Amino acid sequence: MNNNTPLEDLNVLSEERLMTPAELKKMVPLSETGMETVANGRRTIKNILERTDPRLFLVVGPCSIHDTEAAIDYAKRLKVLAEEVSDTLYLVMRVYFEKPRTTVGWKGLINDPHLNNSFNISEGLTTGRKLLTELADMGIPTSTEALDPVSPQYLQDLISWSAIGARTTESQTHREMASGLSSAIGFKNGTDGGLGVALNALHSVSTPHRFLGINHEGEVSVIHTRGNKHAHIVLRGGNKGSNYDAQSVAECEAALEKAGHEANIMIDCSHANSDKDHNRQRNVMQDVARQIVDGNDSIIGFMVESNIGEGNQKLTDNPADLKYGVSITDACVDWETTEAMVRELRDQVKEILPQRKTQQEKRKVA
Ligand SMILES: O=C[C@H](O)[C@H](O)COP(=O)(O)O
Ligand SMILES: C=C(OP(=O)(O)O)C(=O)O
Repeated sequence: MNNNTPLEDLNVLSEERLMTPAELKKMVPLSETGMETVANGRRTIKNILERTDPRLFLVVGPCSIHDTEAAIDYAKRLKVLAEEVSDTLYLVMRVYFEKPRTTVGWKGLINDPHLNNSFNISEGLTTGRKLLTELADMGIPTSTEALDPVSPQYLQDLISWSAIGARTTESQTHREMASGLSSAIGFKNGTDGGLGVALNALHSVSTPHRFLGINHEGEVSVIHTRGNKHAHIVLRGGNKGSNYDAQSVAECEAALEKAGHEANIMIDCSHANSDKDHNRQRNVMQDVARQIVDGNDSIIGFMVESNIGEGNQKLTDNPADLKYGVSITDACVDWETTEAMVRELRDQVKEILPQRKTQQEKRKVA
C-alpha cells in the first residue's frame, strides 16, 4: 500500500515496479552485428530521405506481432526477398508490438504477451526485445509504431524506422517523444484523412523540446531533445476515402511545400487506402508505382501489411486455437502475394531509377 491521501488514486487498482531500461538491456543486449544492422538500416533510410540513395524503402510485415516464432519465419523469407530486390528497393520489416485501438481490444505483445488478459508487461518487453535483437542479428532492419511514451527507452536502440499513428499524430506527447527518437519517423495523416495534423507534427518534431520522461535508470527525468530532422508524412487515407491517387499526392506535395517541408511522402497501401480490404493493397501499390514511373519523385516509400497467411482471425478465449502466421489485428496479404507485389514494384521502378537519380541530383543543385 502507498501513503497517499484519500484524495489520490481513486481509480488506480494497483501498481507494480518494472525493471529499468538499463536492466532490460543488460539482460537482452544488442550484439556488434545487431548494432551494425540498426546503424546501417537507419543510415540507408536517412539517405533515401535525403536523396543520396535513389531507391524506395518499404515498411512491410504483419499488422502486429503475436507469435515470435512466426515472426522469425516471416523474417527469413523477407531476408531472401530483400536481397533479391536490393538494387531498387530497401525492405524494412514491420515489427509492431503496440496497437492503438479505436476503442478497446488487444493492445499488442508488450501489453499482453499471452493474449489472455494476463497483461504481463515485463515479459512483453523482454520478449519484444529478444525478438528485435534476434532480427538484428539476422541482418533485418525493423520498424515499429512508437505509441507508449515510456517504451522507447526499452526498445528504440533496435529500431531503424518509426511511425506515429493516425490516432496520435496530433498528440503533443508523441511529437515530443518523436523529436528525441534516433530513427527517421513517419507521421500518418489523421483518421479523418486531414493532412493538417501531420504537417503541424512535422514542424513540431523537428524542434527541440523539454518534457517529462524516464532515463535509462528508470528515473523520472526532464528530457531535452535536439529535434528529429528525418520526419516525413505517411498517406494512409481517412474516413472520407483514400489519398494515394495522383491528385491527392499532388495536393500533399503542395501542402508540404507551402509549409516549408521536404516533399517526402510514404504511401500506406493498407488502412483507409485499401478500405481495410487486404487484397486492395496490391492495386494501391500498382497505381502509385505508375505515378513514380510517370515521374513523381516525392514518393519515397510504401507501407504494406503482410503476413505468412492471408486475412485475419479473431482472438478468442483459447489462443492455442489460432491459425499459424495469420494476423489477429488488421487483415494482411499472404507471403506469396507479398513476393509478387514487391517483385512487380521492383520491375516497374528499376527502369526509371537512373532517371530518378538525375531528377534528385537536379533538385539538389537547384
Ligand atoms: O493497424 C491497426 C488498426 O487499424 C488500428 O490499431 C485500429 O484498430 P481497431 O480499429 O481494430 O481498434
Ligand atoms: C495503426 C496503424 O495505422 P494507422 O495509424 O494508420 O491506423 C498501423 O500502421 O498499424
